[in-house]
Amino acid sequence: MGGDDFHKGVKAASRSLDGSNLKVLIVHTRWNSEIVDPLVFAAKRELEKHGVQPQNIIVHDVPGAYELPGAAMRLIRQSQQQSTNLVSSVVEDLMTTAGELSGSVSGSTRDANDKAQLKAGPFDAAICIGVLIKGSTMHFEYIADAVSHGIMRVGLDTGVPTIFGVLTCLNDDQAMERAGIGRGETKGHNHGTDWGAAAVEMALLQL
Ligand SMILES: Nc1c(NC[C@H](O)[C@H](O)[C@H](O)CO)[nH]c(=O)[nH]c1=O
Ligand SMILES: CC(=O)[C@@H](O)COP(=O)(O)O
Repeated sequence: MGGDDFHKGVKAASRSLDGSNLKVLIVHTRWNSEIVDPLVFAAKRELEKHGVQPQNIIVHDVPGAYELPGAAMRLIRQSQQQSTNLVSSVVEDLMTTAGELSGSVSGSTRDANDKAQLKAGPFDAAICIGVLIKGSTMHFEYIADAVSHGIMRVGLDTGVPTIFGVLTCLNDDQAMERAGIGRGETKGHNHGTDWGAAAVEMALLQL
């Protein structure tokens, strides 16, 4: 593949991907939004195609690609901490209920059970979406390098699969074709679909 040929998308996973129990974070930029927005739309559509419930797709936006790793890390960590806090409060309620039940029947059992069913739970996967387009200085190279390493770190440090959904393009046409809105005869391939499928596949990866 050379020149302005563009990648037509990744081969589908060999196994079925049931995302019905997943909770997925999407963090996207407002920079180049006319290209980012179709990418976000396609990623969400692909997540839902694989069964992820719309209410379990949480979307946040940030100014630019450089903010993506920090925002993803912060939101993932918050979800993990909230989950820990909620579980401990449910356990505390259940312990209290057990104590009350040893002497008398209490309504807090139902409340505790309800809370258990309402456990928020951490994100199962995250997708960072942005578009970097080369300008006339080295700014592009520095951001692209920092962002790619930063997003890799989010996944490795949190244990939550974090999909690299940042287009790093030399011009507008390259970016538009990779968002499926190319100006030529063919509109290109929207990479957002690849990222949505990758998020479900990696969230379900287990022995
Ligand atoms: N030139 C692009 C940027 N630049 C902005 C940075 O990402 C960042 O928001 C700023 O340096 C403040 O920290 N961002 C993009 O997403 N795409 C670009 O093409
Ligand atoms: C990716 C960028 O930051 C780039 O668009 C900035 O353009 P320039 O290098 O001309 O300042």
